[in-house]
Amino acid sequence: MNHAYDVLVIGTGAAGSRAAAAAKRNRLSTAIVDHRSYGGTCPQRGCDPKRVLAGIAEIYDDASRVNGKGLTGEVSLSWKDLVQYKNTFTTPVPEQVESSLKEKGIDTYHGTASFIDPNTIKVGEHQLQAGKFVIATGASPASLPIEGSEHMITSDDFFELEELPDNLLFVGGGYISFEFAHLCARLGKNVTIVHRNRHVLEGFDKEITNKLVEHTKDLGVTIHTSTEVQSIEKLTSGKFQAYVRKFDHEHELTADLVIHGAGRHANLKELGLESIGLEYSKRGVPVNHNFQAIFHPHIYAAGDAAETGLKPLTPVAGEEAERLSRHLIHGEEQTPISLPVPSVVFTYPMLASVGITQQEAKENDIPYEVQSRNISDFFTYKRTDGPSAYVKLLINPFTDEILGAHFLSSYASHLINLFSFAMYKKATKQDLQQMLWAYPTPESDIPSMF
Ligand SMILES: Cc1cc2nc3c(=O)[nH]c(=O)nc-3n(C[C@H](O)[C@H](O)[C@H](O)COP(=O)(O)OP(=O)(O)OC[C@H]3O[C@@H](n4cnc5c(N)ncnc54)[C@H](O)[C@@H]3O)c2cc1C
Ligand SMILES: NC(=O)c1ccc[n+]([C@@H]2O[C@H](COP(=O)([O-])OP(=O)(O)OC[C@H]3O[C@@H](n4cnc5c(N)ncnc54)[C@H](O)[C@@H]3O)[C@@H](O)[C@H]2O)c1
Repeated sequence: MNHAYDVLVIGTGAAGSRAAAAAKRNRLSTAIVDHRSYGGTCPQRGCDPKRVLAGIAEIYDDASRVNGKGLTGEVSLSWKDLVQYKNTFTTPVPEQVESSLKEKGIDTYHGTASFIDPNTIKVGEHQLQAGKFVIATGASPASLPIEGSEHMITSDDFFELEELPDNLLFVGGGYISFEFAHLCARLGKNVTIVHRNRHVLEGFDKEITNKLVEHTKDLGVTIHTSTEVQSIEKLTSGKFQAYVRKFDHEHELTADLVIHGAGRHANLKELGLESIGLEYSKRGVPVNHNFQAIFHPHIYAAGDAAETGLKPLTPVAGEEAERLSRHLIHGEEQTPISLPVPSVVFTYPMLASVGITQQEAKENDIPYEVQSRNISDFFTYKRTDGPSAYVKLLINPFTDEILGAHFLSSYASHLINLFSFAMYKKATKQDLQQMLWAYPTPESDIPSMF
């Protein structure tokens, strides 16, 4: 069946749903398509289910630490119960998202979209034409040049595991591996992370990341850095053997489960972009500041599927879709996104960062002053016998504005948003020191951090 629309959006995640809603709100006939359940990664297979699991593990950790300090009775974590609780959040998502789109008057399609000409896509038996397209197809685990890579499970599979076996091996030392590793270690599992480069969690402040590495090792997690997984074999016992190489040394690691945490690539292969001459890379569709594909101004891209140089995170996907829509609907020229982009790794304590790192400041000859300190002995952390806490702040020596903030703290997810706002509003170190902060709170520690 043939249909024609003003706007056709591919992907129903944070970027796609927002772009479709904006188009329809502005009276453009709009359709949206997805080949998986509606709602995208974040609420079903990403941020939200991860946060539900990690959040319970944090409560468990806090309770275990204050046992005997007024709290009595053992608490324990159960994988089965965690998954069941997580499902109460994820199961309703597809129905909620699709009905909300339909209620707005957006036509919804199910199936894999692929271009057959620059203005037509095919979805099953449907041929859908549109004046403008939005590619918001997200990302999936990168295909790795590892023999036996099919034996790895993905983060999607991890969330659905009925049982969590005892020995877990994570390939890659990034967000996914660290977040899941902390959870699994607290569930009493033997966890190993193999990371090919010297520093894990690349892009975060190295000094603070090293503190997280120490803490992760204290939890019982084994971390191999400068070590590359070369092949994975399934043994007759049902276990897996990973052959790894560290410089010239090769050895084997055995596990019950090998989990992919080695990066994600944009979902673009199925879109037939070659047939319309649209070039892309594994990082996404290259776009201009209006989020239009180069040489194809009627095709826009946002979120994890767009190559914008920004981190593939949910708030970024939403902001890109918002700006894209302003150009697509009203023709308003957009400026590159210059908002600070805070990011949190939901380990416990959490690692969080906004702005530049000390390494970036040095590499780019950016003048800075640095305040770096262990804040574990502050009342905030002592009262709950909290895990260790560190802060590093980079300050512009001429204006006293904040250039970067980096935390390892059980309150990092709150502190980082506050520093992000301070950077957005160009607040100075003095502004933050002069504020009256409600006491005693993690924020009332701020004046003492400088
Ligand atoms: C385990 C995990 C944890 C994460 N945690 C966080 C976090 O804590 N905070 C944070 O900010 N970010 C987090 N992220 C990243 C965040 O989930 C993504 O940045 C965000 O979801 C991207 O949104 P999107 O709209 O670009 O893509 P998605 O939400 O992935 O949506 C893309 C949609 O397009 C569909 N699609 C793809 N190809 C086609 C096709 N050819 N035809 C039809 N449909 C198609 C897909 O099925 C999917 O539904 C996490 C990611 C993962 C994997
Ligand atoms: N809390 C959050 O915001 C959050 C959580 C999870 C995922 N995410 C998003 O999803 C993206 C993907 O997450 P991720 O953890 O898969 O990737 P990542 O990019 O954070 O880290 C993957 C790491 O694996 C290493 N690696 C690649 N191949 C390897 C191999 N063969 N052997 C050993 N190491 C190898 C890479 O050097 C890389 O540093 C992130 O970049 C992030 O944007 C965000």
